[in-house]
Amino acid sequence: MSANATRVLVLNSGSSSVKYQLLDMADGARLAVGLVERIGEETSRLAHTPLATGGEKRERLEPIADHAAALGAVAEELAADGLGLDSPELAAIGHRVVHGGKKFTEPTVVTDEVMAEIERLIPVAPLHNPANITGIRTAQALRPDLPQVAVFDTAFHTTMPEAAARYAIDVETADAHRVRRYGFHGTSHAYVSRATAELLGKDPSEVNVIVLHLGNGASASAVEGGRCVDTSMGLTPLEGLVMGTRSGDVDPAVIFHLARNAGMSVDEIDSLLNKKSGLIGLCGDNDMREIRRRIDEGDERAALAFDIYVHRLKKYIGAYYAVLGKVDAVAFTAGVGENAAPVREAAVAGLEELGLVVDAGLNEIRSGEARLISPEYARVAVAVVPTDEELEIATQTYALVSS
Ligand SMILES: Nc1ncnc2c1ncn2[C@@H]1O[C@H](COP(=O)(O)OP(=O)(O)O)[C@@H](O)[C@H]1O
Ligand SMILES: CC(=O)OP(=O)(O)O
Ligand SMILES: [Mg+2]
Repeated sequence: MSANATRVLVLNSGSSSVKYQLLDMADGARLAVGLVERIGEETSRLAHTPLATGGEKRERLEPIADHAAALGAVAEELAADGLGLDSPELAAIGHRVVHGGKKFTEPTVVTDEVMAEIERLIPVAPLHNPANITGIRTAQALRPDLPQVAVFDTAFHTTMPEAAARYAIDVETADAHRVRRYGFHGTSHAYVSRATAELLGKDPSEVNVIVLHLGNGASASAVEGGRCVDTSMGLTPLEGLVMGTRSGDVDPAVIFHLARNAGMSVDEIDSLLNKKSGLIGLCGDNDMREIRRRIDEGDERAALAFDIYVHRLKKYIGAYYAVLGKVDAVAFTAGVGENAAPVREAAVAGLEELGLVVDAGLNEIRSGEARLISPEYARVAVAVVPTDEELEIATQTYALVSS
């Protein structure tokens, strides 16, 4: 790596989207950010902002068939601003990889063996790992000389004790099929738990934090002195909280019941629980903004969906309070956590005895900064802490390739 190669391109490939950022790690500057969404549909959209040149946000509205085409379009947009992938200043490309199983506890330079392992995990992350693999392959084809670094969603959770990571099912069957709780969104939980400690003016090793990552996918984690000790997602990103389109926790017998009595196939039930449940299944909308708007108009289905969402969230706050014993902070993050004041208010309502209080005025303040929303007298800090998975992936990627 040449001494002036200080840039990292980060690709966060989701099931139907790619988020990307180009950063210069010499000074942390964001040179370009963008998003390709609705990949595979007629209405795909690419939005690209070349921050380095001070240029305006550009949009491309055209069908983008797959992830490879999406990355091709991203490469074109970057090149149009003189930030192309052929730049000698590029040190590495960092990739979010959702499922790393038990094996990957650290960011890892992608080799053939690493690729084979990510492929082996497709059955337990069918929506995510194939997109991540395409992202890596496409980037490799464009820059075969550069290190491709995989940063795993599961890595931060590999510190979970067996008591939290194991399901109470037959051990031989579980081990033979690698059935255990892996947890996801780890890059965000790691970043936000650290940023929360910083907000409190403490070292991460000194604080216990409950992190609530509430995006389209949502998960909670219990972080003790900087180490994850429990998290709400499990074998796959389906377990736990109510999400945009995913059910989160259900009695597993719901699946047998539907298979036996509703004549549904396993694939149909999989699709029901992953894509047609959660907020969208409950009320037809998965966007919290739209749900709040409907509630303001008196819509009862939207109100019930909101209540179910918050009820589950509150149960996890209580559970992780018990797991940690002592809690210094509860941190809300991601799209819903950072923006939806009513969710934060309702999730903490009635928990004064646990030391959890939200100040209504502070909760309403809009800001992109990490901030406290609890009053000064509260025993437990409640905070809004914006996540930055791309920055965290870039930081880990650069640390690995420059060491
Ligand atoms: N201003 C807002 N108020 C309430 N909810 C919001 C707001 N902005 C975004 N959201 C919620 O955040 C979700 C997206 O969160 P995000 O973290 O970007 O998800 P993902 O990374 O999974 O795509 C949206 O579906 C919506 O529910
Ligand atoms: C793992 C997961 O649920 O990711 P996302 O929220 O990006 O769908
Ligand atoms: Mg996300």
